[in-house]
Amino acid sequence: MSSPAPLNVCITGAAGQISYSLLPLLSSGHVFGPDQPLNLHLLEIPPALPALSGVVMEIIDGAYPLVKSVIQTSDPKVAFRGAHIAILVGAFPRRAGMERKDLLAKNLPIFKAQGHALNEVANRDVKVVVVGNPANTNAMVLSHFAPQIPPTNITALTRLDHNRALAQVAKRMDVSVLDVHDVCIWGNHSSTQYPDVTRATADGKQVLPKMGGFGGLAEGFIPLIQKRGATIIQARGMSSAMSAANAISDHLRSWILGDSQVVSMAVPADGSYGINKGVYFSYPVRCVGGGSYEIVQGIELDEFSRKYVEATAAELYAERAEALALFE
Ligand SMILES: NC(=O)c1ccc[n+]([C@@H]2O[C@H](COP(=O)([O-])OP(=O)(O)OC[C@H]3O[C@@H](n4cnc5c(N)ncnc54)[C@H](O)[C@@H]3O)[C@@H](O)[C@H]2O)c1
Ligand SMILES: O=C(O)C[C@H](O)C(=O)O
Repeated sequence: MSSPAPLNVCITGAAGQISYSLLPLLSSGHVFGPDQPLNLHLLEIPPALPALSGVVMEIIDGAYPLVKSVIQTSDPKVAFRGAHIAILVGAFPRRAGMERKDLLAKNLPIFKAQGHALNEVANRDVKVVVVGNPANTNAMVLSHFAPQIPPTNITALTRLDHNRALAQVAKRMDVSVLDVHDVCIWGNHSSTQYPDVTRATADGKQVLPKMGGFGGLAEGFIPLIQKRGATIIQARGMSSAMSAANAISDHLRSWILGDSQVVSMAVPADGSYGINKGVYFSYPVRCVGGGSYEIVQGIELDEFSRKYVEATAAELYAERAEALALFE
């Protein structure tokens, strides 16, 4: 049987630490399957091209049968040309003393330029996951400057938060992560996100009573997940990379190949659960395969959950307003 045509997979920030953990997962077939060949399109800024050439030597030395070609470039139009999948990791990192507004100002030109390039040269059905922070608002900016790409083909990563929540529930309930269901992340990939376990089950039993009820969630579990990224930065001196790469892999595998579980993805708000259009909002989604997903409907949000969902939505509306002011 002949193998399928290669997928063109573009990764930005390809010499960075997340990419270093992600490339082996992609190259070994863990993400798109053991029969799916790939052309890797790697984008970096010019000062990082020497480091990228070392990463490319390591990909070659990995002797991955699925990797058919590797492009290394600092030109977004070369990197995005014909892309079927775009993983946008490269972003300006937050430095000491920087406010969110400063981070938005630094990242806006990057996502504007990449939006233009995607719009011009990517495959019309390209599937995009934005990882670089502030991920939800970077996705909104990208979509604005890539009007030919359906906004629903652009997503932002909240699967890391979802996995963090799954792992903490499994640990507390003393079960396998495979036995935990109906966990989800609402809103922004930030410290206002709402990791929701109010309907979650472990081994078929409700987890809420065993996690201390609403009071226990508010004091323990929720802030732990909201601040996990910052806690890892404090411990490692660098942000999460291995777990972020694993989450990107999970996000893409669920999206492209389908998933029997409800997962979390930041997608364009469509009014579901009262969230205004115009922001990328993390919802529980069902990935039905073939690159399609649908926002899970019909969840009855209790008053406790509604308060958190509204707070994270308010943060995203404010980020959107700050970004729009910078468009002028
Ligand atoms: N959404 C999430 O769950 C999540 C999780 C972890 C990290 N992150 C974010 O991911 C981003 C990358 O993290 P990292 O640890 O790999 O950082 P890193 O600094 O190790 O790597 C980032 C790379 O991006 C490159 N880069 C910068 N601007 C670029 C541009 N315009 N085009 C192409 N490449 C560019 C840099 O040269 C660098 O090599 C950060 O913004 C981080 O906060 C998000
Ligand atoms: O929290 C951060 O700034 C890094 C990253 O987004 C994470 O969640 O680990």
